[in-house]
Amino acid sequence: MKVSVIGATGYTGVELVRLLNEHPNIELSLLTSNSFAENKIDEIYPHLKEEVEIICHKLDIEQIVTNSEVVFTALPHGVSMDIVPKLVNRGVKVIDLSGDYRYQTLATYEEYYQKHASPQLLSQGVYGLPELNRKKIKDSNLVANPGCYPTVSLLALAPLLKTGLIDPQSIIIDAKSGATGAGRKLSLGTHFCEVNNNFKAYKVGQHRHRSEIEEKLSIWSKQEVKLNFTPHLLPVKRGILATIYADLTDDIAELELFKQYQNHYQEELFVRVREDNMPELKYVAGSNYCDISLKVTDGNKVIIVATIDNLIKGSAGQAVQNLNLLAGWEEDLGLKKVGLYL
Ligand SMILES: NC(=O)C1=CN([C@@H]2O[C@H](COP(=O)(O)OP(=O)(O)OC[C@H]3O[C@@H](n4cnc5c(N)ncnc54)[C@H](OP(=O)(O)O)[C@@H]3O)[C@@H](O)[C@H]2O)C=CC1
Ligand SMILES: CC(=O)N[C@@H](CCC(=O)OP(=O)(O)O)C(=O)O
Repeated sequence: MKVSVIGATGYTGVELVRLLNEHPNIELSLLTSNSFAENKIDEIYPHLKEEVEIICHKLDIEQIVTNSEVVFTALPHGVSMDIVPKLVNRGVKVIDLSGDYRYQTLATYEEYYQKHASPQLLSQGVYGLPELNRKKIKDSNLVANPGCYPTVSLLALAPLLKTGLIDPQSIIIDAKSGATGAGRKLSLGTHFCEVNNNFKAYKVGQHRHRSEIEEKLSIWSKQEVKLNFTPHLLPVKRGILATIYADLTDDIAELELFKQYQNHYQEELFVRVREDNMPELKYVAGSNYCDISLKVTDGNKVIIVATIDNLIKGSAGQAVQNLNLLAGWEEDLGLKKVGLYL
């Protein structure tokens, strides 16, 4: 299958290039770049030398449509919404990594992001969290890959929320991300001297991912959910660890809760429920796994700890998992990777 990557020079874009290059059913067709047009991808990212030597071009919709069955748009939000309709309307399937098509409610998107340029496509966008939305993804022509914080938070909460075992209004998500989460573009906040040997909360109480998580939890629990969500920036490159607090609706033994998670995820290839260890970034970095563990305190409070690699399960890996679903292939094709412990 011929696939193209728009925005191949960003961190998620280059991770897609790496994963797709190793995917047995994929031919990498076109790569696009805004600032590095006419450079070979291995000149921009020298680790790709002798592996991928494709020239990056300025975006040409006609060329992309002619040469691709599926297109990944790894673009900033606000940019995707101008480009995606031009592909979808021409019959090309799109997996969009931005926030532009993740919401069901336009007003929420516009409150947290900006005015939407193609709101008519929101209803076509299928939320690309395979573990919770597999059937719809298979039949869609526009997959909205979830945000990195929402991926880890929703996977961690689904088994308890969907069974009514936690009070949806009691949720507190305390999440920490590595700096690649902010992308490759330069900014003072992710400058080495600002991030290294430091640790900080940011966008406290107002991060846009709070609204994405709230929307999905509200749909599942059939009530308007409001939660506390605080992201933090860690002085590491990859990985997100979320520590989530919630009130149980009854006194439930820890073992029972583990059973709930194991039942919920027993068929899942990329979710590991860990009774052995609390999740650590080291266990998932470089892999498409989400690791989850928990602890019950005082009989009626639960603390859930979950991790992902933001560039794999949090973006590019999940996007490839969605491609496998769209194409009707095994879901872990090209993704069977043990992480990088060191
Ligand atoms: N980083 C992460 O962990 C995650 C990111 N995401 C989302 O994925 C998307 C990509 O993120 P990320 O890879 O980190 O971002 P980067 O900033 O690293 O890369 C952005 C890419 O988009 C291209 N681009 C930027 N502006 C334009 C434009 N106006 N027209 C065409 N191309 C443009 C850039 O091209 P060039 O540099 O060549 O100019 C680059 O290839 C974003 O929406 C992000 O929110 C989602 C989950 C996790
Ligand atoms: C560390 C860091 O800056 N992380 C990013 C999240 C990246 C991501 O997943 O966001 P979207 O796909 O929704 O853009 C942030 O907080 O904005």
